[in-house]
Order: sequence, then C-alpha cells, then structure tokens
Amino acid sequence: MPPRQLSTTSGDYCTSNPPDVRQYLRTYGLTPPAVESFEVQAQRCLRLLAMKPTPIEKYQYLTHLRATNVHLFYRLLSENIKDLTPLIYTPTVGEACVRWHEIFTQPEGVYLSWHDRGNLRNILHNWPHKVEITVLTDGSRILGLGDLGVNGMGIPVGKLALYTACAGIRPDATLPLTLDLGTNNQALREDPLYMGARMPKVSAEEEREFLDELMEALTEQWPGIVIQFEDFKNPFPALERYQNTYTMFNDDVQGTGAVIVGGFINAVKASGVPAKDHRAVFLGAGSAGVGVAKQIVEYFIKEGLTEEEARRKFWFVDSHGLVTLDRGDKLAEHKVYFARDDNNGRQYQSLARLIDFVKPTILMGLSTIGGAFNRDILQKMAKLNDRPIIFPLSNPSSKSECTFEEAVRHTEGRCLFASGSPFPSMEFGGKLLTPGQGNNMYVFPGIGLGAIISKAVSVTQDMIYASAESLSTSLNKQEVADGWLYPDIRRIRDVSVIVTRGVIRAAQKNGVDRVTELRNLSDAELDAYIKERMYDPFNERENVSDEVAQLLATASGMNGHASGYTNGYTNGEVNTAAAHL
Ligand SMILES: NC(=O)C1=CN([C@@H]2O[C@H](COP(=O)(O)OP(=O)(O)OC[C@H]3O[C@@H](n4cnc5c(N)ncnc54)[C@H](O)[C@@H]3O)[C@@H](O)[C@H]2O)C=CC1
Ligand SMILES: CC(=O)C(=O)O
Ligand SMILES: [Mg+2]
Repeated sequence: MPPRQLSTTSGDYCTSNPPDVRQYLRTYGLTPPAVESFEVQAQRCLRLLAMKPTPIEKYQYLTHLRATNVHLFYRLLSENIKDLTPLIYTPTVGEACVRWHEIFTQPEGVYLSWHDRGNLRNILHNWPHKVEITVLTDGSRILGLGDLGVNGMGIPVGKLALYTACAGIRPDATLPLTLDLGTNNQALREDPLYMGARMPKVSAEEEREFLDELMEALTEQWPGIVIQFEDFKNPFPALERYQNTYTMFNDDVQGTGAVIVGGFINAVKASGVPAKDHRAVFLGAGSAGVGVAKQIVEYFIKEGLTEEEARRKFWFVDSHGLVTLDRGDKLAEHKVYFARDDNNGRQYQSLARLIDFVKPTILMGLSTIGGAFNRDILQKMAKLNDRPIIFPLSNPSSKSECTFEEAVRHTEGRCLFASGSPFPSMEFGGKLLTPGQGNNMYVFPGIGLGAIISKAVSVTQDMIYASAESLSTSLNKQEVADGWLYPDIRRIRDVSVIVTRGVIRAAQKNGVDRVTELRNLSDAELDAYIKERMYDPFNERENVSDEVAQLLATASGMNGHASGYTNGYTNGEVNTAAAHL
C-alpha cells in the first residue's frame, strides 16, 4: 500500500501521538521523541503566545495553530475562551481584516467572484468537506470599519471558530465564505497587495442575482446547510427574500437583536423600572440598531404593551439627525417604522439636547462612532436614572461609544452596562465591577446548532426570539446575585446548550423541524442529545483525523476510541507500518 498522504491540519504530527500511532502514520522519528500531554502542549502554546508582542501577532500565531493542529487549537481555545476570544474575534479580528491583504499566509475558506457567476456550484465542489453551516459576507460593512472587500474574510473565519468553540459544530463542517463583488474602498482597490477584484461594488440588483444563484448552489451542494449572513452594508433585501425559502438568518439584524434582548430583559429587572416606563435613545439606525429595537418591541409587547405603545418608546439618531418623518430626505425603508412624527417640525441639535428632551432610561450605541457617549452624556443619563441602561455596542473597541471605565466613572458606578467588544473588570467604590459583553456570539452558535440539529427548513422569528429568552435565563445563581446581565463567557458551551434547546423547541412549535422525533424528548433528554452531538476537542481521537482514526479503529477491531491506539495492532497493515520504525 502506498504511504498515506500526511495531514498537517489534523494532528498527524502532533506531539501527543503515542509511538504506535506514529509508527502507523510513519511519522515516527519525524517529531521530537516525547509523548506530550495536553497540559504540556498548552503550556508551550501559551508561552509562545505570550512571546508575541502585539495582538495581531498573537492572532497570526493562533491562525497558524488552527491550520496545523486543529484539535489542539480548539482545546486551547475552549480552556482559555475568555482570554483568547478577543484575539480571534473582536477586537483583534478588526485589525486582521483591515490588514488581511498584508498578513495573508494561507487560504481558509471559499472566495466567489462576480466573474464566477453561472459557475458557483462547480466552485463549491472544490471545497473538500461536507458542510453543515456557512458564514457568508460580501465585506461591505466589516464591524464598524466600513467596506473592506475580500479582506472581510476574517469575519466568517472568526465567527465559525466560535461556532466550533461555543456550540461544538465540527470544524470541518464549517465553511467561511466571502463574496468578491468589488469594493468601494478605493485605497484597497489601489493597494498592490489587495487580493480581490479591483472594481467598484456591483449594483444591488446584480448582487441579488448573484445571491440567488449562490443560495441555490449552496443548498444543492449541501442539503440542509444553515447559511448565516454577516456584515452586509444593506442586509435587509436578502433577509426578506430568503428567510422563508432557505435555512438562513442575518446575524447583525437578528442575532444582535436577540443577544441584546437577552441582556436587556435582565437589565430591565435590575433597573427597577417597569417595562412600560422605559424610553430608549438609539445612536445609529442601521441594520443592528433597527434589528435590536424590533426585538425589544417584541419583548415590550410580551410585557403587556400594545405594538403602538412599544414602537413609540424609541428615538433613533442616524448620521442625518433624529429619524423623523418630516426630515426632508428619503428615509431608508427599515427606518420608517421607528421614525417619529411627534417632533412638531423640530430637528436634532445634539445627542445631549435629545437626552434632555426624551429623558431616556436606555442609551444604545450602534453608530460606529467611538467615544460618542462622552462624559456629559453619561452624566446626564446618571442624573435621570438610578440605574441607567448604557449599551455601547459598536465594534471593534475603538468604535465603542464609550469604555466600561468611562461609563462607570461618569455614572458613579450605577450603570447597567454591556458593550459589543470586551472591556476589563474594574474596582469602583470598593467593589469589583464586571462589564457585560452584548455580542451576538452568545446566541448565533446556538441558533445555528439548533437549526442544524432540528434540520429546520427555515429560521423563524420565534426561533430567534427563543434564543434571546433562553439566554436571559442562562445565568447561574452567582451571576444573578452579582447583578450580571450576561453569563460568564467561560460557561459559553453550557449557555449554548440552553440557547440551542430554546431554538429547537421554537422550531418544533412552528413546525419547521424535520427531525420530529426530538419533539418527544424531555428538556433534560434534549440537552443530553445536544451535548452528545457537540464536537469536543478533548474527546478527539488522540488528535488524528477521522480518516486515520477509522483506519486505526478498523485495524484494532475497535470503534475508533482513543484507547485503541495504545493497544497493539495485529493486522498486517499496522505491522507493515511498524516495520518502518
Ligand atoms: N454588539 C454586537 O453584537 C454587534 C455590533 N454591531 C456594531 O454596530 C455598528 C453598526 O452596525 P450596522 O448597524 O450593521 O451598521 P450600519 O452601517 O447599517 O449602521 C450605522 C448607523 O450609524 C449611523 N451613524 C453613522 N455616523 C453617525 C453619527 N455621526 N451620528 C449618528 N449616527 C451615525 C448611520 O447613519 C447608520 O444608521 C458596527 O460598529 C457593528 O460592529 C453590529 C452587529 C452586532
Ligand atoms: C459582532 C458583529 O457581528 C458586528 O460587530 O458586526
Ligand atoms: Mg456582524
């Protein structure tokens, strides 16, 4: 039998492989002799990471680790999720995207270009794995950093790493996908290192045609695939067009809405102000702002308000001022629902003046304007409320409307706070205060896993809302006692099980589930089923790929369990391998 092609990605050269596995793989002698435990490997990885002086260098090291030893990467990530998430996701992924054309070393997903149209299905054939979920961007609004064209690939890569780490979707079942439909970022187009089409972004109509072909191609290639849209400048047309025909959702509109409602339900309880008495000022009326407000409307309705009462609790500000019906410009369709008609011809002067006028209990930032919640604004909120709700949600950290420290200091430690990107805990008034992270990473893994496990034909609004409600109930006693709005990120896998269960139950209620036998399971049984389904890098078979594990299992007459490797092999193939000692 010819020597098997060794895989660098799945740990064929892993230093934890015992001698008999090395013999079988013919890597015996090709790695240092010691057989290492995960603890030792992790110690080396963390030391290497510490040697990298900047976040982007740490990002590059982690990218390299994922590409060369995927299970070790996910072991390390799951053991150090709080410390490593900021390095593979926001804020560092923002810098990685800005500099993607400079730091690119290896392919990590699929790129589909405008000139590939008509041929998309054939290109998808080139991806060697069976895909359960894809994250798809056109790069046109990457975090709060604007149009980054194909540099946006860092976002699908980062989001999917979290799908694996947080919800246990197998890494080889995930597909990062970036559309190369041109970019309006002229500096990038003119940069010799840029790796996408050097043309302006195609029209909305052309993008729609392209997406029509893509959605069909993805679903034909991998029936049941879940498709997450991410960081599109204008995500609404695709969401409307595909949400009832494909298993898809938009993370920025729906995932963000859900995660903020999840934390908001807890903030309203902590504020002591009944839902009916809240008023919200939103800085930023884009996809995320409107997505969040729409789902808070749903929450207010569940709390007993009429839709009209709920809708009128919002005042939106965008780059043209207060969103009003009489503003004189043509309002984008998604803003009309929240546009005010009670401003009596008056327009916006400043955020401070609007706060004086509205007297809000809630201040949300989804504007991409770093520092917009300045001392004056924060002090006003503190004066108006015992527990002002302050959520500066723009990413990355440089775009956050304020920092945790600023919010705490200028509200005398009374604010109920969540930000899109992480901030450190701080001491104030003799207490350790910990910020909430209102980032869709708390829900999209569970939405995706719930849709995959139930084989949902579509992702309904009830499934999205269920993710929010489930998240709000996922805090443990200590977190509730400490007044946290979101659970500790270190418990994210447990949280994802709760979110996944909620999503599956909503799919069942809506009748969009295709695995109907799950309907008969109790909640405890369903949780066990979800956990069983989750990829656990610690249970991977001694770091070898499925293919090798299968061969070894066959060789040893076992079912692919790790213990098989340390027992001797008796069949001829293994003995032949051993002969290469
Ligand atoms: N925390 C989280 O989980 C999430 C955070 N976000 C963040 O939210 C931000 C916005 O995202 P999208 O809504 O998708 O972007 P978008 O581009 O659709 O919306 C941005 C909005 O901000 C407004 N704006 C811009 N300059 C302004 C100014 N000077 N004053 C007032 N408003 C201004 C724009 O008019 C627009 O309404 C981004 O930074 C993004 O990273 C987005 C999704 C999830
Ligand atoms: C978190 C996220 O999805 C965003 O900032 O766009
Ligand atoms: Mg996003």
